Amino acid sequence: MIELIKKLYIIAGKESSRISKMLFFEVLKSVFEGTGVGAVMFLLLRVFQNIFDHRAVVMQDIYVLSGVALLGVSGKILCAYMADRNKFIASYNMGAQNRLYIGDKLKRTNMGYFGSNRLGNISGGLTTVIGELETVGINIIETLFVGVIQTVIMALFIFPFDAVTGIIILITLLAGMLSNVIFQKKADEMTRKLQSLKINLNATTLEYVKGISVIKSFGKGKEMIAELDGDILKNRKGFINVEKTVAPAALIFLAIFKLGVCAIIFSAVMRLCLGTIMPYKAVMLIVSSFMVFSGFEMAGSMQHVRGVAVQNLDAITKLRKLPTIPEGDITSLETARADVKNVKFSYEKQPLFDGISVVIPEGKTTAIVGGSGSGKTTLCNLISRFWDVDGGEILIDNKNIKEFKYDSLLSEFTFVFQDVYLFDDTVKNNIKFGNPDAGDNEVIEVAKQAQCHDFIMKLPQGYDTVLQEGGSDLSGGERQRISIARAMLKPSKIVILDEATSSVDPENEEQLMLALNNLLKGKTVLVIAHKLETIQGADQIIVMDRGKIENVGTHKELLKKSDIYKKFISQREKAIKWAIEK
Ligand SMILES: Nc1ncnc2c1ncn2[C@@H]1O[C@H](COP(=O)(O)OP(=O)(O)OP(=O)(O)O)[C@@H](O)[C@H]1O
Repeated sequence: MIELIKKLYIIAGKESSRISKMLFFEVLKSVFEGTGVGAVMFLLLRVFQNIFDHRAVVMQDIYVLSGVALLGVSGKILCAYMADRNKFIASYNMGAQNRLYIGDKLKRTNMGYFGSNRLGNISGGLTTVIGELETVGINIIETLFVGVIQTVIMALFIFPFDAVTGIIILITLLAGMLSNVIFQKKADEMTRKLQSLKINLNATTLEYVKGISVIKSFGKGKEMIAELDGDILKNRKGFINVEKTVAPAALIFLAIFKLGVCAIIFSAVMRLCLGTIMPYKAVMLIVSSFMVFSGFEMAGSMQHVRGVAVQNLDAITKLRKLPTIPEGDITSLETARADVKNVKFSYEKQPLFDGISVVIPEGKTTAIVGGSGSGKTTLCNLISRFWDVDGGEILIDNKNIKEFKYDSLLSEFTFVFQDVYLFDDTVKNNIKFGNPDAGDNEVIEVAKQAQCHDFIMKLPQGYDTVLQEGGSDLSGGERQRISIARAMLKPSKIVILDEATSSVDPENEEQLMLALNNLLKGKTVLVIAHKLETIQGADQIIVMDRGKIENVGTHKELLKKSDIYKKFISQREKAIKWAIEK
């Protein structure tokens, strides 16, 4: 239990004081409960004593003890309210704060992390695990804590009343704790396995749902369902195994307390028969034996889920400790020139760049061309620090990009990717994502320039139409144009385009290119281009070949000095000719 509470404090952050208040009120609640029960016992004892001795019942005693009992009950109710209030506020605040904290860390995590950790692990952590902590986790911790405290306090109240019973209670408590220690290790091991099975199932389900169109188109439904079924069956087996381990442990735990109750009753009856205690005291001890272990028994019934709470807390702590890339404190840049200097980079053990150097001039358009897998995307990802270089350095504004605050550096980049992601929000907000401070007129202006105003106006609620997740209710070209409008609105100095116009139909493409050119004027543009017009119009072209920078120059220069470029251009021209003839 102490381990659980310690783990809870690690992730509690600002809510630590509320957790402390919750625990404090739980202790106070148990004290009030003990006082109430103790008072009732003394009250009954006096009444029985008087009746037994054929004396009149002293009313003043009854008033005082009734008052104490009332105080105990009212205090208990008040403390229960305060404990619950602090518990609920702390658990939901903690959930939200941990999601935000982990979300923020994910933003500053090296992209390599996402490669080696399935999306399901991360999303499972952020949704299921934190969700479980919010709803059941904190209740488990509270019940375990209350169970132990309540029994200990009850034992303390009974001790002065009858030392023999007090000792029986303490022995029973120790035996219960011992059985707990013996079985807990095994149960924890099982729940750890179960937790990883749950996360795996989460990941497979997510993959299945996300890739449903690909699965269908390749007729792989049966194989994927088989994998999903396999994971579901493993989960079922895992749950049954946990129950098989925990059920006997819970039974032994319960049996110990029932034996404790029997021992109290037995000792009371024995002593009554021996004449060492009065009958009314024996009655009181027998009555109290049914109450004294109730808290601990309740805690025992939670043992099977205690492991889940520990696993959840560990999973959250692990996500909180995500390695983030180190950052500096520069928050702005004057010039947007990028210098790639002798950069070395490998994907895990797969070397890609072995000392490449190139200059991306400020305010100009640089096109990157090269065969598939030559390293175009990787170069852009290194310049924007999605990944960190293994050797050499990348300077922007003559400063190593590692010296910038990561958020500030990223705010100077606008990306237009081939895979467009739109949020489950209105069209207007999707565009405003590029600049939340932009006014409606600015949104409409960029939408017009990105050639999306007309189709937006045809949507049921125009700019206020809520898009389905990922913009799945729009065509690929429409999604891409909205993403271009969004990019246009972002006030950044550097723009990275990854074949941004590939899904735009020919009739809009010319206008879109014009709009893009107008808006990108003066910015440092890095475009991974396959279209001849984009390449020919660029101020500088970088030719990449299998992880090397083969050549750099203008279209005219490269036609003279680069065979790879010449071949690339002639392939493009052939492709266009083939398309026209077709
Ligand atoms: N996340 C990754 N993990 C491991 N290897 C990767 C990763 N991303 C890219 N690679 C490898 O690095 C090499 C360069 O990839 P990159 O995406 O930079 O090439 P590219 O020129 O942009 O290709 P394309 O034109 O096909 O998009 C490829 O061999 C690719 O397999």
